[in-house]
Amino acid sequence: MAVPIRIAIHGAAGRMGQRLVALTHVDPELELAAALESASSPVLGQDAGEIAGLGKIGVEITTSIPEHVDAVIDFSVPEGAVAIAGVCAERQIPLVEATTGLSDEQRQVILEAAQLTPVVMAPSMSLAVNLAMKLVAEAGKALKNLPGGVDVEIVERHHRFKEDAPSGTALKFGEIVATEMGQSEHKHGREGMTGQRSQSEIGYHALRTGDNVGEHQIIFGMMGETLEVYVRGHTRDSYAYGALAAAKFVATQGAGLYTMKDVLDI
Ligand SMILES: NC(=O)C1=CN([C@@H]2O[C@H](COP(=O)(O)OP(=O)(O)OC[C@H]3O[C@@H](n4cnc5c(N)ncnc54)[C@H](OP(=O)(O)O)[C@@H]3O)[C@@H](O)[C@H]2O)C=CC1
Ligand SMILES: O=C(O)C1=N[C@H](C(=O)O)C[C@H](O)C1
Repeated sequence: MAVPIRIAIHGAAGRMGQRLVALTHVDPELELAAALESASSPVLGQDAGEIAGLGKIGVEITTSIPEHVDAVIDFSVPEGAVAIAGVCAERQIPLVEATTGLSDEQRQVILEAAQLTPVVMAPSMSLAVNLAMKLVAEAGKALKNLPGGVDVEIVERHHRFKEDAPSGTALKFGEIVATEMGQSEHKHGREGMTGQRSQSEIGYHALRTGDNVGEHQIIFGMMGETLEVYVRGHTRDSYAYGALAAAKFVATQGAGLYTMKDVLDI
């Protein structure tokens, strides 16, 4: 049997981190080499499996990446993403970067790391979301010059604990639409006497309710009809499986920036 790929998970005690610990543990192609959290984490020293609801697996939550690791997966916070990208760049460890809400400066740090080590970066690791991105690009291309005009609005729904808005995925959908159709204005919500809607804008609406793991609705409103692309996560495993596929992919690449298109070959 082939030697398993050794994975370190950064943000291992979080909502995504726990699912990654669980799915890595049962994947014969993978080995959980490290479960990482920040130095101020209250769960340092605890067993990562116990936190993920698996029982003891013999991997303690720690702060540093051990010697032999084939890929790091980061689902943490923007500051954590920047810190782990620096370590991966310095030690030339392949990185899967999934954290959203990064500022332009923080994103730049990840891009610089990709000059030294392979990095897969994507706001959504889900197969369905990445396929929806292709469909949205196609729709934008086809509708670009429609005589009656097209209004594009993006609605996203997530759990009440989410800290960034709109979601990284919604922003990516907006970027794809703007690239195809040329809208220059990104408008976040509407209130008051806004005046008539301009077609040079893309509207974003971020809903936060309960334990929703993520839904995105991209609406192309026309005169006489509406096209909607709707993608809905049922469980966080839709992202976790994508992240593990990305880790297997990135572990064998040379330095550079990759996306889920590369991983999923779509
Ligand atoms: N690309 C994708 O497919 C997806 C991306 N995401 C993104 O992943 C990120 C994490 O999401 P989620 O798991 O729900 O969030 P959680 O808050 O549940 O998990 C984040 C984890 O990171 C830890 N953490 C906080 N600060 C640091 C740090 N400086 N260094 C290392 N670890 C740290 C947190 O610890 P503590 O609680 O002690 O602060 C927590 O355990 C978000 O940005 C989210 O948008 C989520 C799902 C899919
Ligand atoms: O925080 C989340 O949960 C999610 N975040 C990502 C985003 O901001 O796009 C991806 C997914 O929608 C879940």
